[in-house]
Amino acid sequence: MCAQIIFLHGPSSSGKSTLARALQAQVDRPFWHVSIDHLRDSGMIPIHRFRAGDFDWMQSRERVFEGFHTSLSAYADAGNNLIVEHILDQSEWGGRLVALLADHDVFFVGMHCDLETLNRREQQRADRPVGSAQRDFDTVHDGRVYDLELNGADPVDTNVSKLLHVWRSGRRKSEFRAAQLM
Ligand SMILES: Nc1ncnc2c1ncn2[C@@H]1O[C@H](COP(=O)(O)OP(=O)(O)OP(=O)(O)O)[C@@H](O)[C@H]1O
Repeated sequence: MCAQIIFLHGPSSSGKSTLARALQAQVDRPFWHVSIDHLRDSGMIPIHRFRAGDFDWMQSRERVFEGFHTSLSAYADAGNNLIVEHILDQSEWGGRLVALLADHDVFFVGMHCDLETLNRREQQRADRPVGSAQRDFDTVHDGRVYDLELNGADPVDTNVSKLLHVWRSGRRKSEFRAAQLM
């Protein structure tokens, strides 16, 4: 069954979670909001033990993310619509997700945001390692091909309207669509 997937991609603090929550509240059908943050913050992943040094995060990281990526296709294969917010930290993760989600209608959204705003938000929220936004800002959009690009500094309602308008048009041109046509 073909599911609808709205994939928000951009640096830490660009506003992905905020937009995902607003979208989920306004869109006209049920969508799950899925993020690795939910696994981490719910305690599903024993992040405190990794942080305490009991376990080696670098040894586990790849299988944690491979599990997360394959879970997305399992949810979608069962017919669930997803709003995914994610940062493609490793270049190979993009290709992996393109393959895993090939049977679904993926709408890939690039979230941009100026560095000053990102840094200010990161400082205010104080729940991300300092420098996360700067690190992502430098590389996160390299080589990516999106269906839509948004400015995460714009009001969230403006971005919800823009996103839903283009998503509903059915126009797809991102790397997810290009791979399906090959
Ligand atoms: N459009 C907006 N206008 C004003 N503030 C915003 C907007 N979007 C997000 N914020 C604020 O910026 C901070 C980071 O937002 P959010 O958690 O949505 O970012 P994120 O991209 O999901 O970050 P991460 O990848 O680190 O989880 C929050 O404090 C949020 O309230």
